[in-house]
Amino acid sequence: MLTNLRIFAMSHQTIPSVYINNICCYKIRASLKRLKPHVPLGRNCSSLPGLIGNDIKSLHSIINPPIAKIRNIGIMAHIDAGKTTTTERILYYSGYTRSLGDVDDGDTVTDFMAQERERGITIQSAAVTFDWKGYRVNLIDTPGHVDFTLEVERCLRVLDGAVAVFDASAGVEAQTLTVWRQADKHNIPRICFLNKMDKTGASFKYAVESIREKLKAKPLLLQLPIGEAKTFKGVVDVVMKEKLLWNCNSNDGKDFERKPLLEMNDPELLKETTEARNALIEQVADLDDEFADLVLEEFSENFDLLPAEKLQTAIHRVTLAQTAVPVLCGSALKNKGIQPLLDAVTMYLPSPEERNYEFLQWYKDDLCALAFKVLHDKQRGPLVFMRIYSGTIKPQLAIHNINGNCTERISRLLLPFADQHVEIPSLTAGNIALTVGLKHTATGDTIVSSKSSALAAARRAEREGEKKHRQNNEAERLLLAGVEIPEPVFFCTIEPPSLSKQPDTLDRTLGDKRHLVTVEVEARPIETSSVMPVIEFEYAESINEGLLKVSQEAIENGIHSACLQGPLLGSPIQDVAITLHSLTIHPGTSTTMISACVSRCVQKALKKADKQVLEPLMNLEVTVARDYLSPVLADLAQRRGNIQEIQTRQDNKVVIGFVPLAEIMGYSTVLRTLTSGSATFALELSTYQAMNPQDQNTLLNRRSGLT
Ligand SMILES: Nc1nc2c(ncn2[C@@H]2O[C@H](COP(=O)(O)OP(=O)(O)OP(=O)(O)O)[C@@H](O)[C@H]2O)c(=O)[nH]1
Repeated sequence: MLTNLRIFAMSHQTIPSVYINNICCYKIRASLKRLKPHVPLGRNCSSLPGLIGNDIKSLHSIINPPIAKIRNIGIMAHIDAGKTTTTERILYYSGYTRSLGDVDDGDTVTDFMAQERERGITIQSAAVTFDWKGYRVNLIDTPGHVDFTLEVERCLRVLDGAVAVFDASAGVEAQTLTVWRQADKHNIPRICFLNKMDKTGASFKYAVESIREKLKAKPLLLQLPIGEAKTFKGVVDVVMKEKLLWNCNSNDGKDFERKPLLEMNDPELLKETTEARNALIEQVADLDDEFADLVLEEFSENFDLLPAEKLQTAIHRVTLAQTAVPVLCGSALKNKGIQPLLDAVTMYLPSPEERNYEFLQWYKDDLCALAFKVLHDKQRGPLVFMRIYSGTIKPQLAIHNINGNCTERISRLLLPFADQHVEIPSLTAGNIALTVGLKHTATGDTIVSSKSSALAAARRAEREGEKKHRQNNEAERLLLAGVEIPEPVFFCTIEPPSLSKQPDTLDRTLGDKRHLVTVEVEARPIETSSVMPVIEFEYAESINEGLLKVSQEAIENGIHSACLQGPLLGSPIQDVAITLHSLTIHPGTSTTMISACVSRCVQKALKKADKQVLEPLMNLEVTVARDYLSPVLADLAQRRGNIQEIQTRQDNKVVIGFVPLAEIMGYSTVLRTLTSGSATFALELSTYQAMNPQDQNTLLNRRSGLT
């Protein structure tokens, strides 16, 4: 657990009190004094990253490190592969936690939600910022459970690189395939970490082979294990030809020795490593022309003379181009192999400026950021995690939200450290910020400095003939950095198939004021092809225009609120036209009363109408090995599935069709069992379809407790 110590800087008035890690508190205090920050640090600040250890840097470089030194990474994996344990070790070795958290005891930093502790799985991802050997690493812990795929997608979008963690005894598992494909979709460079090398059944060779076979990726073996399962004690650094052994007497794995492999001490291991290094050089040369030229010109006679840095630089380029993936190994639980993994993150994964984000060229130096997560804090209200792509964010800054088409103000700016936050005066491109004060910003929203800045960027793009921004809708023409979020589907909708009319009157006296409204409304079904709820308003010609003008907003608010919660299952209504046939309002009646009267009247009309439950129908795509196609099809037939097409993709079959959402609950587990974990699937909302009367009755009876 993180232990904090509260210090009162009595002699220095600009820093009233600071919460800091007790790791080197006096050094922090002294350095802050000397640096005189432009903006006084707030009361409940945590320690400033970068001040931990012996480095004393300028405040600017601590808060805003050079962009080339930033790594925005995520850890992705199959459930239980060890993401959380690996993250905890990373935080510990980077100096951010003082003791090792244990997922099995439920006390880890990144799994901070109570629910996660109870269930032992990572649902909400937490962004964590720390420094490693002069690099700023923003680590976003992505969840791995298949039912929370959207969470994974949101996070992946803001990553510049990722570490894929594997259970070395299981190799590539079903969920690894899903997250790997998602990373492919977002073009995210990756490195692989074969975890659990200490576990019975762990096999480096098998896991590497499964990466090659199942992920169709080219593994670059940068390490070899020393021992396996019970005998696992360290790794060989193939690039450097060194062995890294973890001291058995050191419980936390902080101490390990790095020694060159020598003929007299390790002849076998040296031979194996030399072969692996030569193979690695050939492999990289095949993928990178610049490196190939170097090898051919200068080192073709003796690969041993090739400097490690040249090979490392070429591996970085190949990783960035995603033509191959570096592979490392270790055991997070037994504290082995994590420090070299961190070295590899900084060495091989790209900095933000190396990533080619298309929309950035249009924003230039203007602010463009993506809100990728919103947390709710009881005291501070919504906390919005943002990835800054360009420009600078400061506290008190007014920002424009393109998706919400609204402008609001950031009150405070924080650097995220799980549930600890460091208050800071500004943050620049490439960083992950945590903002306080934004009430209307949601996940996936694109944040810019102003509406005119967004329009200017869109115009620049249009001038350059960006075809995808030539749509009619202005909001869509603006350049979004955002995540595409599918429509929510976990609710039912109802529509009234028959017309129904309802008069009603509301007559109340509040204090000495009489509020009297009489309305007559009609509800009738309309045909639409929209997935989104459509509600139309109509007004009879006989309605007094002046009266309508002053009360129209209140009337439509009333209709909306009635349609939000319909009489069946409390679900929203869609595809309905509400006509107002008559309206009388007593002078002095408040707009709230008008809304309330209309709402009640519409509710009654809907109650009288015949109703039909619409259920979400999903587009389904299942990718499955040929051998397992039949059981998958048989199972889908039982789920009211409607197969449209079966395609062939490499060795796999891809089944494309529709299935009602209600039939697909728990499908991931069933599919895994049916196909021995070889299949993956993707779901998205297609449309809503009317349930047949029998299914509708069963559903309604079940909900009302009758069956
Ligand atoms: N033997 C062994 N067990 C490990 C290792 N790393 C993690 N584990 C165990 O594997 C289990 C899952 O570890 P987590 O770190 O929670 O895995 P996760 O990938 O974060 O899991 P989710 O949060 O559920 O997605 C726990 O019981 C860990 O103690 C390792 O290196 N070796």
